Amino acid sequence: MTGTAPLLSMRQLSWSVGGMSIVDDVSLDVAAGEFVGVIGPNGAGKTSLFNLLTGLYKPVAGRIMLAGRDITGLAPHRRARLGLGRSFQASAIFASMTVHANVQLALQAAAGGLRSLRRTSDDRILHVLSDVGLSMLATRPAGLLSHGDKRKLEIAMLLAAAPAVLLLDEPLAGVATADIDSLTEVIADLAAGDSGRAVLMVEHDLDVLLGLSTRVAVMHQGALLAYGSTAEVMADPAVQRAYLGAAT
Ligand SMILES: Nc1ncnc2c1ncn2[C@@H]1O[C@H](COP(=O)(O)OP(=O)(O)OP(=O)(O)O)[C@@H](O)[C@H]1O
Repeated sequence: MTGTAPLLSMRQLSWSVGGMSIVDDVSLDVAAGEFVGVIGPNGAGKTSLFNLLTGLYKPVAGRIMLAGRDITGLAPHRRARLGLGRSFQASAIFASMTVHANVQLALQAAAGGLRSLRRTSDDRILHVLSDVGLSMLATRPAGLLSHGDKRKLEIAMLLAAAPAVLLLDEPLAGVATADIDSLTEVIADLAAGDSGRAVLMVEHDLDVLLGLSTRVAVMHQGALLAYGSTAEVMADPAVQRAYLGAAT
């Protein structure tokens, strides 16, 4: 990394439950424009790390900084307002409403509720729909979309809040093979160009994830085993032993 301060920074982040250490002393810096793949065997602590970042879990030790600000003690909605976005669950989509209306709702929620209703910009909705390739489906009820297109809609809803950091937890899970490529293209663009965004993504499909990532973080038994370029990480004997040799 250059002299620029990291967009997202974790320092000695730890979380345990019932005396069992789940996330163990993780320190990690992510710069704007980076796409970080987070990998590790089942139960390595990847989702727990995301839960710490979004504020669903409270760390037992350590700090989280977003754009230089300490967000460790902030509630999830305050982190979201400051630019930390996590992919919506499928249940956040209103099936009977159109694609356009779903993004409009997300935009209103991000802008602070109904009082902002009239100020909601249609341009912004069209823009995020175009970003995820759903412009042609704007008037379709969301419930009629394919699984892959629902994932794109979730991403559009996330983009409505103009996040600086995006956390994606297995966005390709359950998506039909035929839809994987176009969804992957949408995801690849999220940290690209001058977006100034950073993306962290957990994904079990290693081929896809390594193809997208500028750096890879490997977790094992709650700890950060390695963090570096795909080539560095994959050549690391400890990673090969702990992860690639393990059944996932
Ligand atoms: N709220 C919780 N209460 C108790 N145990 C938990 C909780 N959250 C996570 N764990 C445990 O922490 C460990 C790590 O889980 P986590 O879901 O973070 O792993 P993961 O790397 O995301 O795994 P996977 O790849 O299977 O999704 C698991 O043993 C899990 O059972």
